[in-house]
Amino acid sequence: MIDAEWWDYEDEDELAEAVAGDVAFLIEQALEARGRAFVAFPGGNTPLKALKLLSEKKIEWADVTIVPTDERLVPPTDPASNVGMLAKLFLPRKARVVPLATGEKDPRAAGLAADERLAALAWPLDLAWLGVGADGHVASIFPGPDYDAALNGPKVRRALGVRPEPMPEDMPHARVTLTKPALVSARVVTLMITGKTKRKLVEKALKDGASSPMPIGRLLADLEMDIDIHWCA
Ligand SMILES: O=C1O[C@H](COP(=O)(O)O)[C@@H](O)[C@H](O)[C@H]1O
Repeated sequence: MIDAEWWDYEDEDELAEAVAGDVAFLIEQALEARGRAFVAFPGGNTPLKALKLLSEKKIEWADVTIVPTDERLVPPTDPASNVGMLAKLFLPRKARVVPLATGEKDPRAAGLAADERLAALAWPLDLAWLGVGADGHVASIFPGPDYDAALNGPKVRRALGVRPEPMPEDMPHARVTLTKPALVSARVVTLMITGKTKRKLVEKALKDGASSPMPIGRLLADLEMDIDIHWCA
């Protein structure tokens, strides 16, 4: 079993600063080792402050490729678009931001197109920075008809179109997600969550391991290295 190290912070500001600092350090390390960095950043609300702080760091952003961990099938101008948010922060810094969807309405087609785009990049990821949904989803790996393919598909399948079932009421969108094999093969995987409920959920997922009914549990059970979990109440 992997070791999960919990990092507890006083408040969201402290959490955001710490995560931005850690991620900047990992990017610098990759740049030093390989001359480029390839990272996946989460969407949703939790990482927003940290992403903003990170975008203000003095880094050779032109050598950094960023992909969202997952995308909702909405236009990039929609507030629900993960790549829209990343593009706003990191394109002005000259980073390369690779979308997982480019206007497709059908998740299957979007997933296949994303997979083709991603095949041209230098895998593995240097970092998979992940969030967790209140229902236990990670990236956009949800229970539903695509669940098994997202968890257990072939390693070469890095992106997949997904129709969550049941559809989350607050974000009722089909999606594209990086698959579990693509995420767990990252050189570093890190988790950022807030709130006592999500902490309990992740603790339970870690305890249940491969038999976890939650996507986050299934992903954590497959990690081959220890993980830092950044949290504040
Ligand atoms: O839908 C999504 O949700 C998760 C969790 O978001 P949060 O705002 O509750 O932290 C996120 O990690 C994922 O990237 C996003 O698309």
